[in-house]
Amino acid sequence: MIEMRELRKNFSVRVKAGRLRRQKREVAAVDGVSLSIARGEMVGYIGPNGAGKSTTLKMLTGVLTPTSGEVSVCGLRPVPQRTRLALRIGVVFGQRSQLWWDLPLRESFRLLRHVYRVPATEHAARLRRCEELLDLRAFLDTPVRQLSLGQRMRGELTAALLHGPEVLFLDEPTIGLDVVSKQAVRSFLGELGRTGDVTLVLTTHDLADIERLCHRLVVIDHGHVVHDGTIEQLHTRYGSRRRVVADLDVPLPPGFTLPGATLTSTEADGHRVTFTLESIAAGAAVAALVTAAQVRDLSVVEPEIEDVVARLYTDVSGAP
Ligand SMILES: Nc1ncnc2c1ncn2[C@@H]1O[C@H](COP(=O)(O)OP(=O)(O)OP(=O)(O)O)[C@@H](O)[C@H]1O
Repeated sequence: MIEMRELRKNFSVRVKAGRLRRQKREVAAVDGVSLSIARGEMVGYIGPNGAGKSTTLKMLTGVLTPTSGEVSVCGLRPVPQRTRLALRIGVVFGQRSQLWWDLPLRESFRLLRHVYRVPATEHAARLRRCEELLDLRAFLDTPVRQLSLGQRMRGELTAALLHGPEVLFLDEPTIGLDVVSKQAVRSFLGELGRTGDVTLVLTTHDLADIERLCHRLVVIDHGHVVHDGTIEQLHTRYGSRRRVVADLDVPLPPGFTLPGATLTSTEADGHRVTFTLESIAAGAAVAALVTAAQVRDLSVVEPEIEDVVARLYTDVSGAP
């Protein structure tokens, strides 16, 4: 559905060279990205600020011409076949709007039907579904400029979907939204993904979006892909460990060891201990602890994706 081969985008920037002089320099915003995304996949495309995410999305949607490499979306070349591509993709870019600011939301949707020449029945059915899943009814007659950010984002998502696109590109769809709107947007996208009809590529700085929605995670840094796989593979690659936290009636005897795990913290005078699991499964560690000690309460703590991604960014950027 989406193919990128050695895709590059260079920008020419002026940098200071001496007190007054400025020199032209080429910056590789996207530096040889090759990816294949199949129909129905939900892909999180993440990376630190300036990594090249938006530039990639702009090349995929025909906004920017690549410096070199190949790109195709729905079998079309995005820049030369931009008009045809527009009928097959939906785009939500946080800063730009598809809606008419002075018109009620409902009117924007009506106009979009004409722009995309969508048959009335198809349009009505899609709008009904979005109204329901995104809870739009309360503000359909409100002019767009009066909508809250969360309401507008729900409107933008609807606008992007009314022509029945095969691929949806979302750039930071939950940025700045309150918790309720975030949940609404996430569960809507999750529902969309479950049907498998739409291929979704999402950039975000909110890793909860990725955890909730995307099976595949592509991490880009300095224009290069530095990870392409599942979140679990990222955890494995970066050695994220599960932990077992136990509250004890009586502290562990001195010198106690749990083979395959390391005691990484002791609190409350030894009444709370945390073991980080290395080569032992959580079930086996729990069983061993319960047998050896008087355990009052016990929990297995999953590694945080935030931690792993932060470590990944630090690794590839060479930052401290
Ligand atoms: N029009 C432009 N002219 C010059 N440089 C640009 C232009 N657009 C982007 N860049 C540079 O290209 C690099 C990649 O930018 P891009 O916007 O793709 O990053 P990003 O991963 O989307 O970042 P963010 O998370 O901050 O949105 C950055 O170094 C940026 O400064």
